[in-house]
Amino acid sequence: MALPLTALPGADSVDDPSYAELIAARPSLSVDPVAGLMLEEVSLARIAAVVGTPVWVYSAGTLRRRLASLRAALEGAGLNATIHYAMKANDNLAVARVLAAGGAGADVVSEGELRAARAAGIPASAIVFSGVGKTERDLRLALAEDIFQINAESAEEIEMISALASSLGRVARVCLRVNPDVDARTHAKITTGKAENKFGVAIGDAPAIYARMAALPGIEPIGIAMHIGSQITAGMSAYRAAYAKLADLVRALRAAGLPVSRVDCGGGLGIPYRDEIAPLPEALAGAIKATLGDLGLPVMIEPGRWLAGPAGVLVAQVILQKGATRRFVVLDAAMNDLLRPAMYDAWHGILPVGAAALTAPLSPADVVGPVCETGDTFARGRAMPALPPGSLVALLDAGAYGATMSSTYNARPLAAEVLVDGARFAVVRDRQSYEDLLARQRLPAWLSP
Ligand SMILES: Cc1ncc(COP(=O)(O)O)c(C=O)c1O
Ligand SMILES: N[C@@H](CCCC[NH3+])C(=O)O
Repeated sequence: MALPLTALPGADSVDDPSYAELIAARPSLSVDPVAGLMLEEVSLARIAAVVGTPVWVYSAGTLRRRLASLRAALEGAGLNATIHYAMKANDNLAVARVLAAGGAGADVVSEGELRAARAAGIPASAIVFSGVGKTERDLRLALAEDIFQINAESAEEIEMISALASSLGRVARVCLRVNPDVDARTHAKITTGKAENKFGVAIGDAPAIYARMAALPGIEPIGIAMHIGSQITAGMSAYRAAYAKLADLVRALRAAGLPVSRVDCGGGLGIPYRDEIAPLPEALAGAIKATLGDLGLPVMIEPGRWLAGPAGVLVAQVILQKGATRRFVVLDAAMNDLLRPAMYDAWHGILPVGAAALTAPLSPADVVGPVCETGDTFARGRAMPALPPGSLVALLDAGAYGATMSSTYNARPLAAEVLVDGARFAVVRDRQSYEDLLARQRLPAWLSP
């Protein structure tokens, strides 16, 4: 029986959501009065005991539920749409497999992601290759696998694709990614659709480049792609502005007699990490329908964070608490594991895992990692209970851009990954060993001891 959330302490600091609010907003989380914080039907403390910490834990149910609700929103708006999961958010094979089994294709940006998508069972016919700098090797593999679509981002790349495809006797299906010069009002480091961002071709240049595409051998121009940024929470106006430009461009291309058979309308829906009001998939579907619906074309979307972010937590153990005047809770997870707070000043909910700690009195603490950088700080002045050494905490919404952005900085091995599915759990990536960490290094003969 789950513990009623009213048993948890109230609002934990002036602005932050309370523990009860954080849990209530995340359907895969609950509190067992004995086992503490649960993900689906599995105790996070049990996973930590079996697998060790830090450990990424993903909820298969959340992935399935979110994919289904996104699809329902698109279908509800009457759109003929396909969903291509952006592997960069989380390229774990088990995560991609759950989404593939639910009918998602993939959006990849490298040979590694293409290989991961295929290894997860995503058919080549459902894979899109995006990215501002695909290497010849990337493109060779994309052509050899005969993936569904390549999104080209420059006139120069189009010449490369044409030459390569022709030399291989293949025809590449290519969408041209245009940059609509629209401000999605997200973090400056993850906006992708402003003129000063490196992505796509200027929308004014698109008609000439598209016409060139149609004239080149080895290329079948199939449509237009657009992406305006990630973690978009500022409503639908930027999407509408961008998609209206996209629709105008498609009409102009058609008027010029050029074939356009699909549109790829990117721009990553945001998720509430703290208490942001993020637009719902229905709003996105409605914006697509309103602006692009009368073109009568199939549409594609490439969500990463919205599908995977809320499905994951990072479970860490407290190494120690220090400080008489300012309390620091030092975890065994660090910025090398979850980079988002250090890189974007991102806010992630942090919950104690133990049942007693979840209902204990709170006081402010800085929650930090052990890496030798001041930026290795997950939260400042966060209301936390007393957390003696060995206590566990869960950093929330870590399913996207968590493990994929990890490094081994400070010679810290990559953490293990676990998938929970109902009452089952399985390790889906082993923790990196210290032997692995050193395995690819060599001392030159003249330095050998
Ligand atoms: C082309 C493209 N597709 C998909 C994504 C995934 O974005 P998100 O994780 O916000 O859904 C991005 C990231 O911004 C992107 O640039
Ligand atoms: N890594 C970013 C998102 C980048 C989106 C990539 N197109 C984040 O964690 O918020």
